[in-house]
Amino acid sequence: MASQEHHVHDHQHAHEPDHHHHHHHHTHGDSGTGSWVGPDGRVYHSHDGLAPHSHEPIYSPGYFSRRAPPLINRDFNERAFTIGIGGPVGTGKTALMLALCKFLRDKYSLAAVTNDIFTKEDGEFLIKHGALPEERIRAVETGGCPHAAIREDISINLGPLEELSNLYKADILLCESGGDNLAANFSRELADYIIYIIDVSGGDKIPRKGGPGITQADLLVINKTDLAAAVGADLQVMERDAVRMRDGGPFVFAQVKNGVGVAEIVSHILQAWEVATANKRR
Ligand SMILES: Nc1nc2c(ncn2[C@@H]2O[C@H](COP(=O)(O)OP(=O)(O)OP(=O)(O)O)[C@@H](O)[C@H]2O)c(=O)[nH]1
Repeated sequence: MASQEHHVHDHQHAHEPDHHHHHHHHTHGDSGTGSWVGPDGRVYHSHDGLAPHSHEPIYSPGYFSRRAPPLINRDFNERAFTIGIGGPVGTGKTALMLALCKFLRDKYSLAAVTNDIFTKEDGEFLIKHGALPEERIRAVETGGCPHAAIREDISINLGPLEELSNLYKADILLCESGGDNLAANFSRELADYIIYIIDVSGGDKIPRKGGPGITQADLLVINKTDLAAAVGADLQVMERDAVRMRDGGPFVFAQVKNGVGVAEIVSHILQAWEVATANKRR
């Protein structure tokens, strides 16, 4: 696949032609200014020299088949295969982080970075529950805009991820976004595999509302199916809408807290990891 193809996708991100260099140091103030017109006609810019994006309105909920593909020139020695976990507030992102750590930590070298707006609560939760040795977990406070830390200003996450990756020769890194609205999604420069997690408690209408996370995450998780009856959410409606909004892209029903669906989520992750890294351990 030509790297040019990275430029054509219809949501906020586009990649500058010369942009796929290693971003070892994130202190550049040089490329953070200026803007350019992307192949889709939108005006793009970058705040930190990474993660080009547009603030022009998005008129479509987006298409799974046209989502940004994984970067082809990623050097996993510089930063291990990175899984981004995003979704609205309280849907089970941290619970999924914990479940994934427990599932993968004996076979793979893992490290985790959590984002909260004003606290380090999610990182502390993972430490308290022994998800990983404490030194492999970093909590980042993003301030008011959690989406910026996964989309426009990713250096706040790349720094700790690269450091942990190198310190522990990580095979897989987990990056949890702060809870945000349906328009938030990870930049490809940050996440090699994007999981978006919603839950049933907001009702069965959520999947059809779309938004980049729901339509363009590599995997959609619909969590807390144990609560469906209590809120009157029809799982068949959620399934139908999820499949339709994602043009058949994968989704998993889960009860992360009860371990339901976690093995299936892990198998999606490992499949992507194997394709990207050719099964190479560090
Ligand atoms: N009933 C039920 N509750 C769950 C499930 N998974 C997580 N929870 C609960 O949902 C609440 C929120 O879970 P978290 O993992 O903290 O959600 P989060 O998305 O990380 O939340 P923020 O980081 O605050 O956005 C907690 O009380 C969890 O115990 C599930 O499968 N079923």
